[in-house]
Amino acid sequence: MDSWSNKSMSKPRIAVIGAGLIGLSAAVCISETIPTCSVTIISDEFTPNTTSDVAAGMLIPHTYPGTPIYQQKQWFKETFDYLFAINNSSEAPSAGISLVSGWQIFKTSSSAELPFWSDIVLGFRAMTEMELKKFPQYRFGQAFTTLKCDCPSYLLWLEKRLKGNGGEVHAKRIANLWDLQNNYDIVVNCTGIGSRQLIGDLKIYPVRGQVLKVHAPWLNHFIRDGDGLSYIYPGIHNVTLGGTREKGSWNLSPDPNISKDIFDKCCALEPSLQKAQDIKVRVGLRPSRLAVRLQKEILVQGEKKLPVVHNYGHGSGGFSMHWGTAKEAARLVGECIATLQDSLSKAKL
Ligand SMILES: Cc1cc2nc3c(=O)[nH]c(=O)nc-3n(C[C@H](O)[C@H](O)[C@H](O)COP(=O)(O)OP(=O)(O)OC[C@H]3O[C@@H](n4cnc5c(N)ncnc54)[C@H](O)[C@@H]3O)c2cc1C
Ligand SMILES: O=C([O-])CC(=O)C(=O)O
Repeated sequence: MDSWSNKSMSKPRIAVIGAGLIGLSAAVCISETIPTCSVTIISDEFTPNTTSDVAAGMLIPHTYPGTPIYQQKQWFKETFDYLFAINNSSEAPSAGISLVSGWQIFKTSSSAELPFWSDIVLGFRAMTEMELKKFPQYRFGQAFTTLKCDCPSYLLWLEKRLKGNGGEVHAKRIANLWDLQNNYDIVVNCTGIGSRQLIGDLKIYPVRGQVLKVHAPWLNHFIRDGDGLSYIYPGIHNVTLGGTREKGSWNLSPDPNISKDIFDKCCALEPSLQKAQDIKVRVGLRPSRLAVRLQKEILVQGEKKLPVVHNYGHGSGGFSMHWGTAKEAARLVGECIATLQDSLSKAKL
């Protein structure tokens, strides 16, 4: 008889590790799709101190080379549709969700392939000559409307929603997933870059990003250089100016030279930013991996088992993909529950 058969499965106990965007969205999705289970988030950091708080929160996907495109497209569409519905409801301001239109610009037209997400965002089209006149250094551009999350507001809103569904939240660092075996039936691992240490996944690595959060309320259009190294993203409470991508760097200290460089590059794109005020610097480590890891694993010690659902490695695209991956994580948790119930009923025979 293994440990599953000792446990009552009338209310499966789910522990979600991590309270960034991926842990919170998975916990909410599980609590709503499987209301018979109890959901507890365990995390060492919470908003406003997670990588997810640093992000710009734009729904503009990056491509994961190791994840099939149809899968990425499905995750993005599910995320876009879900946030668009929130945007169209009275919840939009408290959830920190807004629609934003703007331009992605390129110095050469050959570098601008039609992205896989062009028919999911709204009104995707080539920029007109008139629009391009604003950017004399650029040859080509894409105009579209997408969604933006105000990250700390959205994280708080998700946490409130989880608690409203009866979920609990505990502050604790987990050194070993197996330590949860006594108190939980299933663990969902949403520790982002923490997975490197927690489960020894050497395929995940940091891509350091430094951004400025500034007050410039007159801006309402986004501008993104297609190289991903300069962007201006207006949100509900501030404008995010970016950005940097330093592969392999674990340094969380802001670099004043990089801040100046970001500011100068963004002012070159949008000169009115010279008047921006209340400039704050933030640094985050993107949890990057060739492919998002979204799969079941059964940990075994002797006769005891602990099913784990991994959901981490969202790199530069957590906001763009999170609801799609949360739905898949909830589906995998459902499969684990079915297996546990099956083994319980077999043990009773
Ligand atoms: C500068 C920057 C800009 C970005 N802009 C965008 C954007 O515009 N659009 C977009 O889609 N994405 C963007 N991203 C990417 C996005 O931020 C990430 O994909 C996303 O935040 C990852 O979320 P996460 O929950 O996996 O990680 P995190 O937010 O890092 O959360 C991980 C959680 O796990 C906890 N944890 C880790 N280890 C343990 C442990 N051992 N025990 C307990 N708890 C643990 C941590 O405390 C934390 O709560 C950006 C990222 C950066 C850095
Ligand atoms: O690239 C962007 O536009 C924003 C982003 O996702 C990041 O900096 O990781």
